[in-house]
Amino acid sequence: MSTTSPRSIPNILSIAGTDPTGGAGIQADLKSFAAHRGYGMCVVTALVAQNTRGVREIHLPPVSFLRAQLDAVSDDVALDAIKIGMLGTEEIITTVAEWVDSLGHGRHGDGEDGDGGDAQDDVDGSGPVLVLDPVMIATSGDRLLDAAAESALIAFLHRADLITPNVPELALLAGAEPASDPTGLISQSRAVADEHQVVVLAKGGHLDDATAQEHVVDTLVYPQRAGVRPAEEQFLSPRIHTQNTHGTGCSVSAALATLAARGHSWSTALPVVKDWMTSALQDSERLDVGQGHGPIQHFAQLWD
Ligand SMILES: Nc1ncnc2c1ncn2[C@@H]1O[C@H](COP(=O)(O)OP(=O)(O)OP(=O)(O)O)[C@@H](O)[C@H]1O
Ligand SMILES: Cc1ncc(CO)c(N)n1
Repeated sequence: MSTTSPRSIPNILSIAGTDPTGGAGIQADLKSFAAHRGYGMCVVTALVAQNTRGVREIHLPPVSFLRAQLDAVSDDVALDAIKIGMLGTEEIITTVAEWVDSLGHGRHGDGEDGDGGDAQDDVDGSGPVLVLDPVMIATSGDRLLDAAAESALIAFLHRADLITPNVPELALLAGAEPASDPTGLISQSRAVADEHQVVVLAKGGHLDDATAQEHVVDTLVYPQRAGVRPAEEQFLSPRIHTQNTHGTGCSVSAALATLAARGHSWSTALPVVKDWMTSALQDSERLDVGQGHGPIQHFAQLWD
């Protein structure tokens, strides 16, 4: 495992939509970066009128202004990691893709050196680490990506080092029905990982199989490459029985981006992030925010 940045506090950029109630999107990402000791920055793709009960309206600023925001950051700040969340439209996806390509990003953590070792041991790459949370559907069930954008998002996947779909998002990416258990999640992840040559973290928060009342299973699936052993790793944590799950996905991908920028591999970062998520979900009961799916308490481990 190598450190990707000489900076003791890495610079992490979120490219995502907003949540004015602070639980998801950019607001969640910034809290998650800070909770994991990163310096957080953000570029807004979409202004979303939403709360803990659902999405009401979405306003998309012109893509020329999105590109201006992206350039303003990258012209001035050396980036260690980028976390991409809600993109919204095909035009937005193309704009972000062109900007990412202009950075000369080389991928991390997928075994590109072809040394025949475990894929998860390799984290070297060039440019910032890129984590893509393929946000398509909110916890409330509302769609956050228009249908025309789905194929553009699929074409974007190969640029990422890690993608973090939930159960319905993985099904959309794999062109299948939503998986009902961890085995189904692994086989859909394997298809997506191999086709797009990207590491997949399949999040099991939405599963409802026999063990799902007790545990949440998240699985890392590494792409099959010449000379590199394909690998899958499962990570269990206790299921916390709470309504306050708004923004868990955003927060996890932001946390992983920060830890990767601090030199973690995906397999060393994920247990740290899952322990943190367990305490953030447990401590969410101390918050009193909204009447629907409330936010997690990002700073549970700091505010004991
Ligand atoms: N009730 C829970 N108890 C423990 N961990 C959970 C729970 N719900 C979600 N998680 C964890 O949070 C992360 C996000 O999982 P989930 O599958 O819910 O993603 P998501 O649907 O993208 O989230 P969201 O759309 O709410 O932001 C995963 O790492 C998962 O293990
Ligand atoms: C802006 C935004 N991104 C992601 C999600 C998914 O939780 C959400 N509700 N809102």
